[in-house]
Amino acid sequence: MSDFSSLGLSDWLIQQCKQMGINKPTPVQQSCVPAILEGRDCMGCAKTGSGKTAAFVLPVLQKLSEDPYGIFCLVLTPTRELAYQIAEQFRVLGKPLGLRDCIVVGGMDMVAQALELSKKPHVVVATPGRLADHIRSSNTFSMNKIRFLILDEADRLLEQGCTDFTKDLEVILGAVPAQRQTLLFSATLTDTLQELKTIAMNRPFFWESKSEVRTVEELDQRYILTPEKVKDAYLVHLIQKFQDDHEDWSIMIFTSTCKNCQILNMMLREFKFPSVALHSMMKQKQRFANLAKFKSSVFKILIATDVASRGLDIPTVQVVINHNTPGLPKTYIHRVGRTARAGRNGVAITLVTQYDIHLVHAIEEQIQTKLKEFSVKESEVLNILTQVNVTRRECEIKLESTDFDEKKEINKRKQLILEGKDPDLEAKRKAELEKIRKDKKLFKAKIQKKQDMLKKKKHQQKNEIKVLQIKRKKKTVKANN
Ligand SMILES: Nc1ncnc2c1ncn2[C@@H]1O[C@H](COP(=O)(O)OP(=O)(O)OP(=O)(O)O)[C@@H](O)[C@H]1O
Repeated sequence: MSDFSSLGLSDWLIQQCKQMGINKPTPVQQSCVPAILEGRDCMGCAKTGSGKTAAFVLPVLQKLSEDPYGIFCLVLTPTRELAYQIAEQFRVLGKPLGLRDCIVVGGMDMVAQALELSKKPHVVVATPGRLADHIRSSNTFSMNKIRFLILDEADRLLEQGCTDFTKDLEVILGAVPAQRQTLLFSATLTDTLQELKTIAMNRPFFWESKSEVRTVEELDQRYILTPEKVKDAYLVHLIQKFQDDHEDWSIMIFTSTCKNCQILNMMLREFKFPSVALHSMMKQKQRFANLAKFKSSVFKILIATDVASRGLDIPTVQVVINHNTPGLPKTYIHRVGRTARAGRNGVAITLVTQYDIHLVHAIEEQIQTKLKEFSVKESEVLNILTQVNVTRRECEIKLESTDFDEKKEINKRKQLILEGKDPDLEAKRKAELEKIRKDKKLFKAKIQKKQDMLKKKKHQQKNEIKVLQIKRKKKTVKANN
């Protein structure tokens, strides 16, 4: 492996890397840094924890040092926590430059952000929704001179998932110059490659790590087959076991909904585990506070939704537990990638019910690895089953007495209003669409039934003709005899 100087980086940057314990470039850095320094667009697809952030931060800082001005670089990323993490890397590596950055994310004071933006920071790190809001509502800053546009977790930014960024991206792409370098990074770029190619057009350099296996070697990937009702008991048992055996390990637990995240956190607290939650229905300040508590190992357990599945770099995380089997292989890849980062070891355990087995097969096919069973003493799990399920029920009742569901409804309405839609009209439209969908389904079923009947009739007729033909044949044979 070559060193950083052979990649064309300046001494001051190499010194900064050394201070961070970064001595030799990782493969993604080795391949992408020279291409970016050459002025090419770049798409980098490398495994989780392989140093993709520095692969774009380093060349941008080098170019910024040659021609410093603001706003020089815009980084877009799907989550607020990730925006802070990326800005921190820019700040640490860019310290000798006196780098000024500005973080533009939802849930934080918009006026303060507008003021910072007007001061022409060198680097803006943003989530698309809030930045698009600023572009729509303010003329105190301009991005028409940016040299670099970076999409971190690029496939997530472009996919149309539950949070759809496409409208905001359109606004942002309209505000940045066509003459720029575009850099796209993720551990799972291949699915959205075509769309990405339309954004990066300047002799794009595409780099993908060669290995077939899409997760890192250092990761021990396991599953536990469990009935739905016993899942929580397995979870409590696993946490207890890891806490007893490895006091200093941190554990990340992923679950599918905000409500379940909240309930699981309440439940683990009842069992006196040091846990905190992270999901999108929490106030942003609380989200940051909880993440900070987890990062500093004051609380060793973080229960999160997929808002934390991408990009977060927390070296102490030794275990990832999937409380639900992810519906998409790429969600699995990002979730389990929160451990075994930068060459460290880690364990990922997925709780699988009998209804999720097809999902596990899809995951195994994508990652080209078979998950191994994690052996557990079932009797120990069954011993705590009743206590765990009763505690869960108590927590559910407690949560129901708060306005959690109501808040969810309000949040949904707020989001629609922000998108310029009327929540009542939207509900009506949804109901109508649902009705059309149902009618369509009924119609299809009716047609299918008719077709089946016709097929049956045809088949019967064919059989009858055959019988007649045989009878006739027999008759003629008889008559001939
Ligand atoms: N050349 C290097 N040598 C050693 N450590 C490195 C090197 N480059 C980066 N790191 C460290 O590796 C860790 C993971 O890097 P980073 O967060 O950039 O991973 P990533 O590839 O973006 O992962 P993800 O796909 O999960 O976002 C960080 O703590 C970072 O400081």
